[in-house]
Amino acid sequence: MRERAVIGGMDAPDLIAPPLPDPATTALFLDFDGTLVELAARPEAVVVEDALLALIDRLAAAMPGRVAIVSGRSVAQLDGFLGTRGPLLAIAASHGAELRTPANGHSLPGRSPALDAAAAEMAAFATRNDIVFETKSLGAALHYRARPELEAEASAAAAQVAATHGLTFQPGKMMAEVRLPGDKGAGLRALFADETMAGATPWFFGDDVTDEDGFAAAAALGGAGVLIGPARATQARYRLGGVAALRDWLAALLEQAR
Ligand SMILES: O=P(O)(O)OC[C@H]1O[C@H](O[C@H]2O[C@H](CO)[C@@H](O)[C@H](O)[C@H]2O)[C@H](O)[C@@H](O)[C@@H]1O
Repeated sequence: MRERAVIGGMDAPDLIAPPLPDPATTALFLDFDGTLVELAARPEAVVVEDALLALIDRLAAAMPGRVAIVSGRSVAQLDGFLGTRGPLLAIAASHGAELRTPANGHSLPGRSPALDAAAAEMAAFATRNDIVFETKSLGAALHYRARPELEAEASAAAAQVAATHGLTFQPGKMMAEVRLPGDKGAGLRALFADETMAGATPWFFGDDVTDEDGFAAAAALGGAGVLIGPARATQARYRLGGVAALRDWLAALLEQAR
């Protein structure tokens, strides 16, 4: 029986844990922060344990060409965390605006003067308010995790900067970002078009609001979304309680592949 949870102020049925699909016909689209790795106090402080890297390696070997990372991080940032295995994986980065696959190489749109101007304004806001500023290939973010009372102000500032420079405003967990257009659903669809994905069923795993487009895209292609973390209103079909639960589920999937 499904449990019930209060989601967005309304009592709603909670989602069940995902069944284990057949790894031979499954494609995995994995968000990074809050999904593969636990959130940390600062963007650069996430811990990527050797056990996680080994798990990714085993998945990539068991499901060749059908393991993808779909992240708000840039490809450069993900490479920093994933090391030499990064270029071996399909990646949709920068919320879907940046793609890289082993077969097709790296598609990185140019960094516009508008983004540079926006980033400078975001950096100035961060300095004035003593919060963390993060610059990325195709975006810039204000992190107010250490000063949560600034959520409304930082979000309004980022939304204003985005509107001024014709960029996209992206809210996140304790973060407000401006970035180039794109979304994780488009990122999934682009990666799923690769011939290595032919005949597979896409599963998208994510924790944040930016992952909702990925859940919807996976479902539209005959697959499913899996929300990682506490219950909330979502387009995902299934839910796992957190990073550890996802890693356990992926390990069980690997057992199926043996
Ligand atoms: O799409 P994702 O892979 O989940 O990336 C989303 C954003 O993740 C990072 O910010 C989040 O994680 C930080 C480290 O744990 C945390 O400090 C922050 O509060 C979170 O919002 C990353 O810094 C962003 O660039 C990504 O867009």
